Amino acid sequence: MIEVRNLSKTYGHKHAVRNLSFKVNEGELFAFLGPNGSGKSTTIKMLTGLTEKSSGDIEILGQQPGINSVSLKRELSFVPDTPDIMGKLTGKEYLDFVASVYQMSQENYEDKSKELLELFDLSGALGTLVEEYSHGMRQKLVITGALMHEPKVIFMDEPNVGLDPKSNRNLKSYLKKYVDDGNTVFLTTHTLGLAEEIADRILIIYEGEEKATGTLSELRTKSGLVSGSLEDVFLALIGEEEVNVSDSESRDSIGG
Ligand SMILES: Nc1ncnc2c1ncn2[C@@H]1O[C@H](COP(=O)(O)OP(=O)(O)OP(=O)(O)O)[C@@H](O)[C@H]1O
Repeated sequence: MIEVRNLSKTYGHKHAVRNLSFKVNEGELFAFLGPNGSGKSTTIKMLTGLTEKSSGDIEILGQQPGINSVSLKRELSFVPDTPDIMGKLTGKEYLDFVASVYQMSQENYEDKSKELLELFDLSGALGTLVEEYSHGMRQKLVITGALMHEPKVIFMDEPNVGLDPKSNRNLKSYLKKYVDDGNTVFLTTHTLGLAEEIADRILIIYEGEEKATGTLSELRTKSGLVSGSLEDVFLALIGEEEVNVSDSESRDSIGG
């Protein structure tokens, strides 16, 4: 579904992404994890054709993403890390717009949007201007818009940020079923519990370079940990040491 070979991106002298190679299979939920500034959003933007790559190859469904790849874009969706949508539209107008871009039939649009709006408790807010939505409501509207045309591949950049517990749970169940039906999800998140719960495979990127890729159990082996959560494995792989809060507090309290 997704194949990336030696992908790199530089901004001036800054190497945001360096020589990244990986494959994501059909029916797989792939979590792309890394600390702040490690290159996750840059990678997603290159995969979705929103940012030019500096070098390397990308194939999605056998095609190269880019400004003119309309047939490919029909099969994809992207949930960006901030739900910046036109505030002067109502929720309904926004979804009407997205449905028209994807040329959805009226019947399909009504069925799918109803299902998703109910899933996210958003049906009652459809007539409200988006500028009056909370952050979480905007996020859910963007996710609804991204899922309703049933793309084969969906890219999600921190989709769970701002979601309440029920919406979060419903999103997880939806995505699990979505990949079970043969679709593919490429997801970034800092919520390692989410990735641990739903990801089939995980890639950890650090300072623009791949640190490790595999199932949680394969990553445990690579990190040298016999057991442990994804958080333990992640921190071990990127070589971060835990900050002992009580130690630093006691240093502060004695002025150290
Ligand atoms: N438009 C840009 N111009 C210059 N540098 C950029 C630009 N976008 C990103 N960068 C740099 O590229 C690096 C990777 O940024 P990116 O946004 O991909 O990180 P990220 O892993 O998504 O971070 P976060 O977890 O904080 O969202 C960072 O050092 C960032 O400062």
